[in-house]
Amino acid sequence: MTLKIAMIGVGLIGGSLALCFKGKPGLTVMGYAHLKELKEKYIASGVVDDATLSLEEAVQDADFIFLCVPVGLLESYFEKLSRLPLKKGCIITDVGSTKASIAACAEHVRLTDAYFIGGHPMAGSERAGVDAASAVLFENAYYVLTPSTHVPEEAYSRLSELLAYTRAQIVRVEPLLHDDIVGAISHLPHVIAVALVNQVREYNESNPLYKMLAAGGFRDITRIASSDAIVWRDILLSNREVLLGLLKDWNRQMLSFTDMLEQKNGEGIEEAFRQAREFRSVLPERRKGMISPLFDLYTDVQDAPGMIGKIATELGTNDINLSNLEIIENRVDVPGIMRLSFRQEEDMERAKTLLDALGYQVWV
Ligand SMILES: NC(=O)C1=CN([C@@H]2O[C@H](COP(=O)(O)OP(=O)(O)OC[C@H]3O[C@@H](n4cnc5c(N)ncnc54)[C@H](O)[C@@H]3O)[C@@H](O)[C@H]2O)C=CC1
Ligand SMILES: O=C(O)C(=O)Cc1ccc(O)cc1
Repeated sequence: MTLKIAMIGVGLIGGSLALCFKGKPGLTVMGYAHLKELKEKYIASGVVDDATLSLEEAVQDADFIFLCVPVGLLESYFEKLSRLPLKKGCIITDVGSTKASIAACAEHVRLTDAYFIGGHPMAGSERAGVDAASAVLFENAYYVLTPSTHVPEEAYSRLSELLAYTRAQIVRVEPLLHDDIVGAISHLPHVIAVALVNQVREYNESNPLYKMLAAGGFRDITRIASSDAIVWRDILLSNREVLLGLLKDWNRQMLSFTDMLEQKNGEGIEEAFRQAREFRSVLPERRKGMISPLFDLYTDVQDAPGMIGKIATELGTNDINLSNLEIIENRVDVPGIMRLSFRQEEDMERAKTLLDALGYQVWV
């Protein structure tokens, strides 16, 4: 028996899920595209077995339907699905970064013969589109499911079993609690990153030295400011109430720094850094998830011609998959620090052993 999986929206997340399922025994993946050029792209990129421009055809006889579109489109697609003939027992799920609004929609739109279970794979990146899709995106990450009380355990188990192909860890959370927590650890940081980049962008208009000197650290904490504008417009508007509360608290934090600076309160500043460092040190380090999807390795490199090429070649020759390479500090005549980023922990460990053996000083 073959299980049909319909992916509505085949971008970063839909495409990555499709890659987890495609080619697995007994699974077939059908992509729905709203534009002709996307249909062709989905097929050509090989992430789906087939694609169609017809929503009805995409979901016909499907055992699982994944809604992988921006959050603002979820409700309209959910309503469209409720009016289409679906296979008895079909499971509809989504991957939206907010869960309360789609859960509320599922409460008032009646589904006949199908079940809705909200979902949120808590890993991703600042990239968008099917070209950024990866079969290993969710490995080791948490994958939140928010089933309502009407959903039978049997349906929840079927979806959990399918999601085992992502190698993510399933966790069950109430939709409202999900939005509170994810608002604080993901949505607020995205707002802060964008605001910070825009603040510096404005200063840079009168003096381009800002851009020139904005090296490692600034790039690090603002990576997520490059995230997709439409996807994030929808997430922020959907979690508006929670974010308004979080921004009030954030403003209080900023005021506290303003106050400490005005009062020249060195002790207060020290204490703020100490408390933050202590809490950060107990965050799960190696779990892939929001805001840290890569395994990083650091090495000292002399500022000499050919250094970067030499290291990259050694890794390539040894079949070690490098995701990103960056010089995060490089001054004339002073050793620089190179950061090598890997998607797989195993690649990072192998690179460490290799570079150690070649005499480089490497640390994690
Ligand atoms: N970007 C991330 O890291 C994460 C995103 N999410 C959620 O996943 C969902 C999808 O986001 P991404 O994959 O990042 O975005 P994306 O932009 O890579 O993919 C969105 C897909 O939806 C399609 N689409 C756009 N308008 C459409 C329409 N009217 N009808 C049908 N399809 C349409 C696009 O063509 C694209 O294939 C969002 O709800 C987002 O909140 C969840 C976890 C992580
Ligand atoms: O790129 C990052 O670090 C992210 O934070 C990715 C991300 C974006 C949206 C989500 O709902 C979950 C994860």
